[in-house]
Amino acid sequence: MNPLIADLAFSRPGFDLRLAIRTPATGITALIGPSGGGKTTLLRLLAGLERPQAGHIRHGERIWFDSARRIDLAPGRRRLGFLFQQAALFPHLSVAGNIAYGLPSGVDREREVARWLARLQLAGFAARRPDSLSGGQRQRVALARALAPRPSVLLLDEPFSAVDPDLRQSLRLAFLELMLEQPTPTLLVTHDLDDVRQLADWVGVVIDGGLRQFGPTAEVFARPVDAEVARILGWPNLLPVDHWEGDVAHGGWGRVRVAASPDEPRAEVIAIRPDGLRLGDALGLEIEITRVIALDDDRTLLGRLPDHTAIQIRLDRRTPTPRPGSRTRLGIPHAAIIPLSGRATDAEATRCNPCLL
Ligand SMILES: Nc1ncnc2c1ncn2[C@@H]1O[C@H](COP(=O)(O)OP(=O)(O)OP(=O)(O)O)[C@@H](O)[C@H]1O
Repeated sequence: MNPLIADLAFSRPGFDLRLAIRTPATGITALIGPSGGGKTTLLRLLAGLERPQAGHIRHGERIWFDSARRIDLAPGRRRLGFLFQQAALFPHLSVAGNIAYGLPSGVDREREVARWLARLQLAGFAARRPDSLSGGQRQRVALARALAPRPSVLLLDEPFSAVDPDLRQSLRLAFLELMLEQPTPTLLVTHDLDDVRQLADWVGVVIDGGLRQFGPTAEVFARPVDAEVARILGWPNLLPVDHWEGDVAHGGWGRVRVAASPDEPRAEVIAIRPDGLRLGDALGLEIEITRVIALDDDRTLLGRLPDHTAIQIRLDRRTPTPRPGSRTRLGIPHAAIIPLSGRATDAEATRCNPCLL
């Protein structure tokens, strides 16, 4: 297996993409980011469905596109598997016909289709037309159709978003099983952080036509490069910094000492992990508890700081559960803080005034 390497410049009215990416030779790479950032456009460029104005795309030794050398391989010659949001199955073909569609000649089609039907728990559906299937079944057929020709790279654009959440989970598991049996480097565009957490080995964050951050999933979640990426990754606590005094960050919410690295001493935002915070710390931030969410062993507190900034805290087993409405102080250890550049808000999203939580 080979890495997919692309360096692309593409413009359409109102949108510019300038993006270099090297997707690993194995595993699932999730592409996330705000709507309109260019994720789908990137997949379409890689697939050959849109043509970049300049750049190159290489898969191992094979050049798919090179503007300087006037190489532009047709989509069919890139050996890609696709699956887009609404599985576009061929409506006039049966389930079996759809799965067999891209199989190379010389393959025992009947056997291969039967194998895929069994794999995806679709035995008995071979003769059915797509319009007689449920959304989840259609997505399974579409997955089989994309993978049956053994593509060199798989491109998935929100493949699970059109199905109900419970079905989504079983589709994810089905997909992971397929990937174990037939490992295929995959680019997965999604807005669903559960897709990213559960499926992705790597994450690329696409914002404004550029790749803002790329890395192993755990690393990207733990160390977002700026406040916008942190927000996209679901970091709950982003506090705006009004000013710094030495290594102490000040804001309407209070002040906190930050062990900032010398190259980011004047970050505009501090992100606070919800874990490892200390309730009842006499030197901590003032906080009023607004709600306690207790699910199984997991207890999450929602609170607000003096300027009404909302804050989320996950309690460890030893800490007693405080009452909603009570006031206390919140100690924030250095390890829980990451200073970041960028804006903390979305003012609407992180403040609650009046607080309805
Ligand atoms: N067929 C098209 N014709 C013209 N403009 C388009 C077309 N498709 C997308 N765009 C524009 O190109 C930009 C990038 O869109 P793209 O669909 O790649 O973003 P995205 O990150 O995939 O968004 P989303 O998460 O909403 O799917 C946006 O400004 C969008 O409006």
